[in-house]
Amino acid sequence: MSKGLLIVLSGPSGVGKGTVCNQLRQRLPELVYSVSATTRQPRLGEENGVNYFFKSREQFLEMIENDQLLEHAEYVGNFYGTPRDFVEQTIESGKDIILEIEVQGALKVKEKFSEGIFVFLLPPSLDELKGRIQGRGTENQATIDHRMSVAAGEISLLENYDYAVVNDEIDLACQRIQSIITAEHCKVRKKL
Ligand SMILES: Nc1ncnc2c1ncn2[C@@H]1O[C@H](COP(=O)(O)OP(=O)(O)OP(=O)(O)O)[C@@H](O)[C@H]1O
Ligand SMILES: Nc1nc2c(ncn2[C@@H]2O[C@H](COP(=O)(O)O)[C@@H](O)[C@H]2O)c(=O)[nH]1
Repeated sequence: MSKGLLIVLSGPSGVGKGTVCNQLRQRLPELVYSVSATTRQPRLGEENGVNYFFKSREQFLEMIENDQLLEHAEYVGNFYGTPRDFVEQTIESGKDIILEIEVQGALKVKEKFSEGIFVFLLPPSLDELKGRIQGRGTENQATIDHRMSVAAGEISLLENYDYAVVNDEIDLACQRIQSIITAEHCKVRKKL
């Protein structure tokens, strides 16, 4: 049996990774979603084990210590990380898995899984990006400013990715990513 694909969807905060990922999962019900661990406080409506595994800083450090994370990064004052076993078991079982993670973490995954498919989601403009984070209404102004202050640096790392997808319109962005997944399944020569 062939292994599943490891798809990494990355990009600056507010670009629409979560929105696009949710729609992709509706279009591709067999696509497995990697639930991350984080030390961030849950937002209204977020559920432990569904949106994230919410951890204390001590618990998160213990996960690092026990080598339970495939990657982790500190992003704007909180830790975020990808549980390793779930990702590895999913791929081995032949299923595709998608990781929705920020840029530092994506580059760490690339070091370990160079055969992964690395997709960078781009905003139509930085003004639109700011409008989207503000419009979501989940962060205070200081956090929005902090997230925006790292966005340009994150976008400058685009060249490390396999694909760039502009999220101008949710349906179109999903179609593009679906096409990428289809093409990767049809590939004759896989990445080494
Ligand atoms: N193509 C789009 N056009 C307009 N608004 C969009 C589009 N995609 C997403 N949005 C909106 O932008 C906001 C941010 O989207 P989302 O939360 O999915 O971003 P994210 O990249 O997952 O953010 P974070 O990295 O902070 O978790 C949401 O309010 C969402 O509804
Ligand atoms: N490196 C990792 N980044 C992750 C992971 N899970 C989510 N994220 C990214 O963090 C930021 C902030 O997320 P938010 O939910 O607080 O808005 C965003 O870019 C996420 O994609 C992870 O496991 N590792």
